[in-house]
Amino acid sequence: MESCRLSATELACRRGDRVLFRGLTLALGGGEACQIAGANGIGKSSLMRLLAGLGEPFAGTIARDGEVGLIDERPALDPHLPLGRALAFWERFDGRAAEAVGRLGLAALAEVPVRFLSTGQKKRAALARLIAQAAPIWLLDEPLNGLDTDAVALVETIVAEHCAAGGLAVVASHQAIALPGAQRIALRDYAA
Ligand SMILES: Nc1ncnc2c1ncn2[C@@H]1O[C@H](COP(=O)(O)OP(=O)(O)OP(=O)(O)O)[C@@H](O)[C@H]1O
Repeated sequence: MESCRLSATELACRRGDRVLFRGLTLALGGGEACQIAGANGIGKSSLMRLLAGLGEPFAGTIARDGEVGLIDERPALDPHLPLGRALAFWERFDGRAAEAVGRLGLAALAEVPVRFLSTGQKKRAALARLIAQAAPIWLLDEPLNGLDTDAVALVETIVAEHCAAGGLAVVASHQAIALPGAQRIALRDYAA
């Protein structure tokens, strides 16, 4: 995997007229992971969007070296297409098929329109595409939402494999997630 790096320095985030957090600094290189923890509404998704480059920080800087793969609550899969074709759409960009479909328990769902998939199945489908994307920087916003116990363990394994292969991962979750050796940032410590 190509080398990667992600850092944020003295980051502050404003949504509307509220500053959600300030003074947040983090630095991750290949092989490293970080969990962003915090209650509903504290700003985890807002932070992930900043790290992904989808918004401008109110203050501070972000440095990114490597392609970003983002998972959030909206899977980037056409809701009207059968799952197999929705995943195939990305093949031409990713240069590879979503081979993790079987591992993620999606093999029997190829003909089912994405909009009919359950919450957990949609999350699994987003993970299948993320793996095929092969981006070194993973930004996972609440990746465990809707997943059963086995799938939670699978996500933990997949993130560990990604880091072992030289990738890095930032995981925002209000749920416990086992990421051995990961940094942990409690967002309330940076509340403005
Ligand atoms: N576009 C916006 N304009 C104004 N306020 C916003 C906007 N988007 C989000 N917010 C507010 O920013 C705060 C943080 O939202 P965010 O989605 O980042 O929280 P979160 O920690 O991810 O929450 P959850 O755990 O519920 O997903 C919330 O109070 C939300 O209402």
